[in-house]
Amino acid sequence: MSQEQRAVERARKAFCTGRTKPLQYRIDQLKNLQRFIVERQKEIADALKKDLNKSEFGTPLYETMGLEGEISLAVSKLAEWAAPRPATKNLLTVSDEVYIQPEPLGVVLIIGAWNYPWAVTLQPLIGAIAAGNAAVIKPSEVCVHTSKVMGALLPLYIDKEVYPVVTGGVQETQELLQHRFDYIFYTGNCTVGKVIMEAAAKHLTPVTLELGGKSPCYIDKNCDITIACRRIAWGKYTNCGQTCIAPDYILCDPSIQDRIIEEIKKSVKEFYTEDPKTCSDYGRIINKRHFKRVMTLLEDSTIAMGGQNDESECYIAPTVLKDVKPGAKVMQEEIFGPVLPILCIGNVDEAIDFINQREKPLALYIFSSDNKLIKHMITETSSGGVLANDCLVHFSVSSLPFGGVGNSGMGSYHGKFSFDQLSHLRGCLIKQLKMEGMNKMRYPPHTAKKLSWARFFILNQVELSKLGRWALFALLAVVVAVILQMGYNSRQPRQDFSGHKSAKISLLRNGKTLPGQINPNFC
Ligand SMILES: NC(=O)c1ccc[n+]([C@@H]2O[C@H](COP(=O)([O-])OP(=O)(O)OC[C@H]3O[C@@H](n4cnc5c(N)ncnc54)[C@H](O)[C@@H]3O)[C@@H](O)[C@H]2O)c1
Ligand SMILES: CCCCCCCCCC=O
Repeated sequence: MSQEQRAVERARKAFCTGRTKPLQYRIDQLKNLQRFIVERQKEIADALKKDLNKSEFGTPLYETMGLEGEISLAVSKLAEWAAPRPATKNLLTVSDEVYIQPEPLGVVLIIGAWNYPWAVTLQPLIGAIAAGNAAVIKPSEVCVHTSKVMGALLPLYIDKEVYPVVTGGVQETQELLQHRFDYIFYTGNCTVGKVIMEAAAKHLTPVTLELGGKSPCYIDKNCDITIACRRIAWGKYTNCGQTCIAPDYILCDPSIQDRIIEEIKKSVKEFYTEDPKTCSDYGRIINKRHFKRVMTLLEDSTIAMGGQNDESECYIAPTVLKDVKPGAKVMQEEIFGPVLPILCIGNVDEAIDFINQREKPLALYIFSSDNKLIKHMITETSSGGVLANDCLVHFSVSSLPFGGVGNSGMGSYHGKFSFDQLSHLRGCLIKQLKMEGMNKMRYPPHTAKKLSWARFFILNQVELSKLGRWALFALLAVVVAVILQMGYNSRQPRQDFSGHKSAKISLLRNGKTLPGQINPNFC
């Protein structure tokens, strides 16, 4: 039996014991994960230093601090998230129990990417644990050292039968994908995203695909260009540009292009010194294959800043390209490296057209002092997320769903969204075997008058919390009257209900208060 098959079977068996269901178990596992992150900070940072030259302070800031926050949130909110959620009733179900019960899905496969390997692998795991699932964890083989540490140390902290780690490469991932999972949560590129979805389709397994793409950055003339460029330089060159939501390219008026280049130069110097190669805060390209790929993207454009490189160290300096044409190599794929092309466009509407003619991005960045312009761009475009006057930080806001749309992915997570994404939200309705009179309107023989009653009782929604005491009392009186009348009517089938024509009550339909005039011309 392969390690993949063993892991899947163990996780399934453990899930079937039911031990992931109690909230206390989930909280204990989340706290163990928290302890892992705190106690193993050194091993985590050392591995990331070797994989991507991430710094001692950069690792907590970009990778583990967010995880700690998400775990604390899940621990403190779990009881609330997992509790039955009351649902709005219609008149027909007014006396029933109607609610949504989140329940675990089963065994989740989590496939991580290499660029923020802890953040993008453990963050879905937090959701999976909180929602009461088992999970098979597959870190990316591309971050060689991190993957080893994850495989060796994580099982010392969390239940290794319920949350096994499978290390290995493409072959191992493909072997895992042969098995049946209840959910697959994949982070990585669009091409492999399609492979994942195809494999999932064989078992009708639902998926979240956290993908990438080219995230545009529009700079309006009307903004503080110094501040904008500092924030953009940070968003672009952090992790050497290998960030799923890095601003991929700049769109701006030609009159501010040179200013932008100057300000980015200043910020790069401020962040990474004159010589970023020797700066501990400046990262490296993950491997030679990606180094060569990024270097090829420079070929047909003009370098305005940077361009220095060293293949032996996978080093590429922070680089800006100017007057880039839409047909240039750098504009044909997600850059995922420290190269920032600037494209000149006429105005905001041209920028909007440019964005809309391409695949929907994971992030859209807008820099402007004009709130109206920002709102206009938001209305006229689509992207996974949108951030005005800053970069990246929306990733750290747990109350915002994080995910793509169209080519940049499907599904979203973070905070409660992770819990919901990895739960089945089960609709529950519990009726009593009483009040049978109420049901006559839906039983054959069907008539126009019964239909009229059914329309009234089914289409009118009741939000009890919003109804005043008297309105509630009046509503119950109407319901009782209907039940009595129906009972009476079933004995005297041709009786007319026109006597109720004057009964009125304030009801809520589609959130609006409507005069729900009873006009029950049935029987
Ligand atoms: N949306 C997000 O949250 C997010 C976060 C990080 C990265 N990304 C995106 O991920 C991409 C970078 O990651 P990557 O794709 O290079 O990572 P990667 O090469 O590590 O691939 C990710 C996972 O897919 C598996 N895999 C690779 N090829 C496979 C195949 N042919 N069949 C089955 N499994 C396979 C790997 O084993 C790995 O575990 C970028 O596009 C980036 O934008 C997105
Ligand atoms: C403080 C800001 C944190 C930003 C972390 C970005 C992580 C992106 C993951 C995708 O690549």
